Amino acid sequence: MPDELDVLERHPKTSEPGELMRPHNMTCFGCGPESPHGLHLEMYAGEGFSVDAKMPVQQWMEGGPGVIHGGILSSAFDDVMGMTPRLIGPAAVTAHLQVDFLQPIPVGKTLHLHAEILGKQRRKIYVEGVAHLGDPDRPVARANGLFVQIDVRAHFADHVENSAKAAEYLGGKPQL
Ligand SMILES: CCCCCCCCCC(=O)SCCNC(=O)CCNC(=O)[C@H](O)C(C)(C)COP(=O)(O)OP(=O)(O)OC[C@H]1O[C@@H](n2cnc3c(N)ncnc32)[C@H](O)[C@@H]1OP(=O)(O)O
Repeated sequence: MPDELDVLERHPKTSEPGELMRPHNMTCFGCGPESPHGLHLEMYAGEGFSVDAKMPVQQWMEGGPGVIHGGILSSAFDDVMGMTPRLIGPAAVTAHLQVDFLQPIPVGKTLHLHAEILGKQRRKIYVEGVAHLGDPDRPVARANGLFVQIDVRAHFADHVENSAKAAEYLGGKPQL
């Protein structure tokens, strides 16, 4: 992370601490309630510049016998960490994501995910994530990511017709 950082301020219209946050997109693999095969994460704004979510580790998420698949864990981090930019302004997309897998994460447990903005420079937002199974002092995974703020309409303009929600988006619904 660079030394010279911008001052962070919560966006006046962002969710209050404890409030459920709006999904990235109704069919987002991470947080979309209408995603047919998604994680269906519900994200809550935290204090400061943080977001929290809980994810029951289900059988279909298995990688090695009885434990979560690393890609599922990475996806969960990506989505929760990717929600933090909303606390300060425009949406951002993942440019870089690094995950440390510290402990096997068993099927049947509930994974607690916490993401927090470490700093921002221009459009770059540096975010860390941590996951535990109920005891915050015993993390089972950590992540670091760089998210780059975008102009949402311009960024998705060439792709929105492929969305499961294309009819709504192209009809001008103001979600994107
Ligand atoms: C409705 C909202 C939806 C939000 C969805 C969030 C879902 C959850 C998160 C995701 O899964 S997002 C999906 C996965 N990510 C992508 O598809 C992003 C694909 N990459 C891109 O579209 C572009 O590379 C990107 C927008 C990230 C950057 O391109 P730009 O042309 O806009 O910016 P530019 O390349 O000028 O980079 C801006 C700054 O970021 C820096 N940067 C960009 N990529 C980097 C990288 N990989 N590593 C380090 N730095 C990077 C770059 O050096 C520069 O730094 P400076 O401000 O210091 O000049």
